[in-house]
This record gives sequence, structure tokens and C-alpha cells, in this order.
Amino acid sequence: MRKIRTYNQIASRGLDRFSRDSYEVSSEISQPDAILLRSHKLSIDEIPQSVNAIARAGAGVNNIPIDECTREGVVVFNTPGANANAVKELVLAGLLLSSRGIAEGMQYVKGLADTAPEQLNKEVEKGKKAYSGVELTGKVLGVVGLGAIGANVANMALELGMEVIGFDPAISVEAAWRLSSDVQRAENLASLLSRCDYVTLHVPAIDATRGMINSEALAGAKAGLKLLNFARGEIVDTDALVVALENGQVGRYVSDFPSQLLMANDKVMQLPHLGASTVEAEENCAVMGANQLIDFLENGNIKNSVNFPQIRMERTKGYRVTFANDNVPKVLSNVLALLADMNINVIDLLNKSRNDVAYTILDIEQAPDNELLAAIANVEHVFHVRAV
Ligand SMILES: NC(=O)C1=CN([C@@H]2O[C@H](COP(=O)(O)OP(=O)(O)OC[C@H]3O[C@@H](n4cnc5c(N)ncnc54)[C@H](O)[C@@H]3O)[C@@H](O)[C@H]2O)C=CC1
Ligand SMILES: O=C(O)CCC(=O)C(=O)O
Repeated sequence: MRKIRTYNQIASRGLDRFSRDSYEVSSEISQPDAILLRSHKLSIDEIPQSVNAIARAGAGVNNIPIDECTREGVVVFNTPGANANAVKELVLAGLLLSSRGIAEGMQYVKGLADTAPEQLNKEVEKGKKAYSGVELTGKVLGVVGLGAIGANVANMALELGMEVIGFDPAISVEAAWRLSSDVQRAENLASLLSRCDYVTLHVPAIDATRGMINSEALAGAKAGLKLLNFARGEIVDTDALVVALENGQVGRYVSDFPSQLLMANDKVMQLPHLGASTVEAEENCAVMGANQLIDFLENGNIKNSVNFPQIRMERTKGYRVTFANDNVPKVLSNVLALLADMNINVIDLLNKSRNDVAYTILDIEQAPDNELLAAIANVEHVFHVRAV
């Protein structure tokens, strides 16, 4: 019986992927084979030795200690694109909320609850001028990060009649294909900020992006910028934002990563972390995360990992062993020599690498015993071995 430890609310369509005959799935397992989670901030102490894989049902993996996982041979997955549409739709709401007095107008109407019915229409008509706004059509939107979400947002904004400028120095070929050729390319962040009425952020929280919207960036922005952050709170330097809101450089800030510092600011709209909170996105992410875990636990295949190479080998016959090692010469040949010395025949093998990590799937003719697994683990530079 394999064991999956969950954190957060995971959609049942995803959990149902684990057959009850072969898997135990619960939020209370102490020695799991794998972890399935959403935004829970996972500390290294919550990852026991038994864990071989972690799946993040979502895009951002800044809640998982990736480097430590890699060193321990723990494969970390995410679910690229599975919640992109949900975030795109909330960005649309953010664009509208920052352009029209929707939220404030609703508050105003609620405040008229005690008004006599025959007076209500008169009061509403009298007060409405305070909540008028501007249209999106014809305005310029800057999209920072043109991955699954950013590309969706950029294409949607073109449909709304906006002019769209994108910035992404590391855009993937796949993402570039998804993007409309009408999206203009900014050479750098400063150039994008200086030209846009609205800017929406869709980058991961990594060293290069933390605090990227700082006082220098905001000083170069078009005055009255409407800034949307549905990526991660730490991408915006909140102290710098407070100043920019005060001096009018930023006209509106909408985010689903609330900050205590911005609570009382009338120009700020803060939501709970709701970008991916739709039935559809939660199901897509849970199903994709569960499928990836199952294929890894049962076959050693890796798809959509953020720290290990993509690898898949068809299962035909024999017994499967996988191992991970430092990506240096001679490790594979040393393992094969060891198997030859033990008179074990290899049926098939596949080896892939990514940065400092190499990973091998090996199908052999006889069932691997503990002696064989220990011998492979002892080969210099091998740091993880598993009989699958
Ligand atoms: N509010 C919410 O509920 C959600 C928030 N997110 C956040 O949105 C982020 C993006 O999600 P996806 O689009 O699915 O990821 P993705 O990986 O498809 O796209 C991220 C893009 O950012 C680009 N990028 C990286 N560094 C950059 C930089 N310095 N400047 C400009 N571009 C840069 C990458 O090249 C990539 O194209 C996630 O990492 C997560 O933090 C994702 C889903 C839901
Ligand atoms: O699971 C969630 O609700 C959060 C989604 C998210 O932030 C992400 O996918 O990066």
C-alpha cells in the first residue's frame, strides 16, 4: 500500500485518481511515499525520509524547499497551466475593479439600506457620479511574465481592444507559440512600466523577481499606474508601493496577496489568495498532480518536475530500478559494471539529466533485493535509489 500525505483542500476528482486498493490518502500520514499539497508552506522537517516525491497542485513552488528536496532525491512536481484560466479571469476582474467604482459603488448602495423605497432611485442617481471610471479599450496593458497565465492575459486583453506590451526575458518556445503576434515586446521592465496604463505581474517568486517592483521601477512608471499583482506578494516592495500610492505614481493596486501595510489605503483592493480558487482549476490541478505522482510512484516516470529531468520509459518486462546521481561522468558506467559483476542482465535503460542532477530508469531481469539497492546507493555520486 502506497501512502500519500495531503496538505490543504485537494479536489476529490484528483484524490479519486488514487485507487483505494493500492493507496492510502490522508492528511494524517506520518511516513508517506509522497506529498500532495497546494499553498501550504512545507518545511524540510515535514518531509520524512520515506518521501520520494512532492506534487504542488498549482504553479508556484516557492512554498517548497526545492534545493533541499533535490539533494535528498525528492522529485518535486507542479501542474503547469492547470489554473491559468482561473487566474486570467480574476485579472479581468482586477482590471475592471481598478477602472470603475464597482466595489466602492456597491458599498455606497449598501449604505442606502435604510433609505425609503421611493427615495432610493433618486439617491442612487445623485451619488453615482462619484463612482464613474474609464474604459479598458484603447488603454495600454503591460504583462510581466508571459508564461501560462501571462500569455492568456495578454491575448484576452487584445480581445478587449487594449494595446498589450509584454516582458519576459526567459519566455519558453511553447509560451511564445501561445502568444498573439500582436503583443509588443518590451526590452526591459523599465521600458514597459514607462509606457503602460495598467501593469499585471505573472512571474514566479524567485531571487530575480523578489522586489522587482521597487522604488526605482515605480519612479519610472507612467503616473497613475494601475498595478495588478496576482503572482506573489513579495514581487512588489510594499514600502516603495506605499510611497508611490501616496505621491500618485500608482493610482490603484489590486492583489490577491494582502499586506497589513496596505489595509487602510483607499487606492488598494486586496482579496484573499483566490486566483486559482475555482472548481475547474482546483480539479485540473488535483488531477494533473495526482496523475504525475502515480506515474512516478508506479513507473518512475517524471513529467512536469521543477527539479528533475523529464523522462518516460515504456514498461515491458522485468523489474524496474531508478536512481538519481550528481551529473558527473562515469556514474552510469559504474552502476552498469556493478550489475555485470553481479551477473544481472539489463533489459532496457534510459538516462536523462538536468542541471546538476541525472536520473536513470533501469529495467533488469531479476527482482532487485536490498543488497543490489544498497550496492547501487554506494556507487560514488549516487544519492537516491528506488525499486519501482
Ligand atoms: N494568484 C494565484 O492564485 C496564482 C498565482 N500564480 C503565480 O503566478 C506565477 C506564474 O504562473 P504561470 O504563468 O502558470 O507560470 P509559468 O512558469 O508558465 O510562467 C512564468 C513566466 O515568468 C517568466 N519570468 C521568470 N522570471 C522573469 C523575470 N525576471 N521577468 C519577466 N518574466 C520572468 C518565465 O520566463 C515564464 O515565462 C506562479 O509562479 C505563481 O507564483 C499562479 C497560479 C495561481
Ligand atoms: O492552490 C491555490 O489556491 C493557489 C494557487 C497558486 O498560487 C499557484 O498555483 O501558484
